[in-house]
Amino acid sequence: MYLQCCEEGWHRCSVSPFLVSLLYGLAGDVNVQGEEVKKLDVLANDLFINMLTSSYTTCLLVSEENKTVIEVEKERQGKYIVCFDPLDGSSNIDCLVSIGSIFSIYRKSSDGDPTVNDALQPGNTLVAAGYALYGSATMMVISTGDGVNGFMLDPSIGEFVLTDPGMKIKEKGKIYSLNEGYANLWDPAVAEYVLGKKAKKAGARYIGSMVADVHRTIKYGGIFMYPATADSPKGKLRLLYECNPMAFLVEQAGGKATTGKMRILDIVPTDIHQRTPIFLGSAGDVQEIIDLYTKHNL
Ligand SMILES: O=P(O)(O)OC[C@H]1O[C@](O)(COP(=O)(O)O)[C@@H](O)[C@@H]1O
Ligand SMILES: [Mg+2]
Ligand SMILES: [Mg+2]
Repeated sequence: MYLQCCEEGWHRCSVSPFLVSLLYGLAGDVNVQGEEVKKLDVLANDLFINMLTSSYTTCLLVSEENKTVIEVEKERQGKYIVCFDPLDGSSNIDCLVSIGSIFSIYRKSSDGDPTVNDALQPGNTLVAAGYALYGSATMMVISTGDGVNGFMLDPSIGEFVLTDPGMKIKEKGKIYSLNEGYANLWDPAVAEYVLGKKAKKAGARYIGSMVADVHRTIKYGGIFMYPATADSPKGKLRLLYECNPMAFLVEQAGGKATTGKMRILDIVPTDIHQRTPIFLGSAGDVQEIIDLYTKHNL
């Protein structure tokens, strides 16, 4: 049963819950990361792969949901490599909290057939990156290395309209964002940093969808953190399709992105699914955590 609004007002319709069952819940698989895959993860991944392989512009794809790289068939190959998180924030799907998609684009670095090494380029060679956020509106935020632009979907015309040209992050913000449930597992630099934020009565916000937490950080300023913890020394977020694209966008908007010890975009990847701790956002806020890593000699 569902409610439908018509000229006479709301009434109940007896339709099969087919659509709802198609979009929500578990797909029944566990992905390469050992995480439960949701139906929307699978649907989004299939859409990304189909669109990218039929665009004639890509030769190699890296997806969060696929264990190995996907080589595009020869006749359809182009010169770009795309790394993507087809659906970010999967744990928020069933409770209808904002989720999104994240991608980064590299140019093929060698002649001949594409190999996994073409996907293992540091973020400082990216040609473009972006995300789509499915929130109170649908928005695409993109950079091709010359600033950041935001486009809102206008459903009445089915087009993305440039609403946020030249997005810039404030030098300092008033919000800090991380999962405080892991406080007992933080290193001393993160623990001291968060204590300092509380002492200054900074606002705490954490959505649990990186794409939404980063978008808020770009719009309002502040810092987003997913640090290492005692049981996950590399943190949780993946370099190729979460950290690099977001670091690229944040830097292009005038902010900073670091592991605490080095610039995210300078990490040379060795594995397509490798993880890294990350701190990104307002340059002044991120510099404070870098200073604490130096102080604690970490
Ligand atoms: O629940 P935690 O440990 O705070 O993790 C939240 C993080 O996990 C993620 O959901 C991981 O991304 P996926 O949903 O694509 O696996 C991020 O979006 C988010 O920042
Ligand atoms: Mg993700
Ligand atoms: Mg995902």
